[in-house]
Amino acid sequence: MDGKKAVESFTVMNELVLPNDTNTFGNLMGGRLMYWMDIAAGIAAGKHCNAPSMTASVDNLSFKNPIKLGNVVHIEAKLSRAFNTSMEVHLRVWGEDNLHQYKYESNEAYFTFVALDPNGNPRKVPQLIPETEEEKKLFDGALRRRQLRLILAGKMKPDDASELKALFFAK
Ligand SMILES: CCCCCCCCCCCCCCCC(=O)SCCNC(=O)CCNC(=O)[C@H](O)C(C)(C)COP(=O)(O)OP(=O)(O)OC[C@H]1O[C@@H](n2cnc3c(N)ncnc32)[C@H](O)[C@@H]1OP(=O)(O)O
Repeated sequence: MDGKKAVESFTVMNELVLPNDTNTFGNLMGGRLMYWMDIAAGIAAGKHCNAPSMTASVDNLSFKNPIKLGNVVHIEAKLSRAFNTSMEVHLRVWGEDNLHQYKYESNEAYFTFVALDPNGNPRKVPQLIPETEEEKKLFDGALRRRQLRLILAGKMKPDDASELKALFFAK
């Protein structure tokens, strides 16, 4: 299976924040944003593996700035690394005030997707080829993030997390 470039999964999604998307402060609800991020990440994963894929996990999400009613939500999603059957998708989110012409950072997150075969079982995905400096940095950090999330999910023993341990203990 040939590798695919990170840029091939690049996905941009724009949504307008309407009254039904907001809380009582007139800001976008966090849950609605996560829903849109999930879709953007799913599209990016689909572009990479050309197969249906499921959200396996979402890393910690923090909201830096609220996105206001009437503003545009701009989501960018791109694969940061592919493993065996799973893919890590990096997402960045901005709010855009088109009236006053400024853009503000809202949040950043990593979603993990697993590609499925027609029987619903995990299937192999192409490896990811990072090209830019930023893509290479995200690619390198992905192994650590994977080990941490698998430990937290009870799917890996801390003793086996060599990349993570290397962060804390000098060799
Ligand atoms: C045809 C073309 C289409 C084109 C494009 C279409 C675009 C279309 C856009 C759709 C946009 C909407 C996208 C929304 C998608 C949902 O919202 S899906 C709904 C929410 N998610 C779910 O319901 C998933 C429920 N969970 C499961 O089904 C299973 O646990 C999973 C995720 C398939 C994993 O299965 P499992 O039997 O536990 O698998 P296991 O063999 O242990 O591990 C398989 C892989 O999963 C990884 N994994 C397992 N658990 C975790 C975890 N907690 N954290 C991280 N990784 C994990 C493992 O590390 C392993 O990865 P690799 O080492 O192989 O790389």
